[in-house]
Amino acid sequence: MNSETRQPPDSSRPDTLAIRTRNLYFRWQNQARELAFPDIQLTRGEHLFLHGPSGTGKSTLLGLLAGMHTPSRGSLQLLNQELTTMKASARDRMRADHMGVIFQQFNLVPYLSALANALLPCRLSILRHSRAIPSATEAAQHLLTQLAIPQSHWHQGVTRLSIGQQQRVAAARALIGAPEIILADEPTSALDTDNRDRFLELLLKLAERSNSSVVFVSHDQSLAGHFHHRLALEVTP
Ligand SMILES: Nc1ncnc2c1ncn2[C@@H]1O[C@H](COP(=O)(O)OP(=O)(O)OP(=O)(O)O)[C@@H](O)[C@H]1O
Repeated sequence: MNSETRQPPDSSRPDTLAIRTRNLYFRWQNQARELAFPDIQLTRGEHLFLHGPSGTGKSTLLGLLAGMHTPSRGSLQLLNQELTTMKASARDRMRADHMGVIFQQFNLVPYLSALANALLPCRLSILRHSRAIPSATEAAQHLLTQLAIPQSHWHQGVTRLSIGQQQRVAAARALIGAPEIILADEPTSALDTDNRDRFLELLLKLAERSNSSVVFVSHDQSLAGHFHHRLALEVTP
């Protein structure tokens, strides 16, 4: 079976692993050093806290999990499907259908409103659209409400929102349509302690409602207690 004819993952099965990696390595172009990653095994609904010194490859690992880079060696399964043998187009589809991603800089579309940003995954994925109930717009509005974005801001250009609000819009975009996997790369680094804790609790609470697994990168180890598992990346010799 080639990557274009794969069956969609049946993530409703109780034994579904959200993420399973084995002996994963990656080398950036023109870099002598190959990054080596510890194995990860995460059952659906479990959350992982990923930390380690700067330059150890945390963002690179999230990029691999998101299917944005191809490992040089090793196995990477998401929802029991091997990503390393998929074509780029199939990995893109996997990401659109099954993953929510929150970057450090949020990567919101600056000329779209908060609501339109939150709705984007439903425009890119029929599956996410079908899972956003009762409708995509109502699901987006519900998430924005839960994430404390005032209704008066929903139709405003997203750049007019505060950093904390933009970050919560990015969370709404990641959560809409109940993706099985949420990848978050230091999304709390721009926040003060109170807002950081509130944001994390909300993100995990909303993720739990859809039985999503969260992989969360942060330097702030005081957050680790919120997660089922923690993993430290170390400097590769
Ligand atoms: N686009 C790139 N091209 C070449 N090398 C890269 C690229 N991105 C990252 N690297 C290299 O890969 C290594 C790991 O970088 P990465 O950003 O994944 O680390 P990190 O642990 O997320 O760091 P930080 O905590 O500072 O964000 C570093 O040595 C870095 O220089």
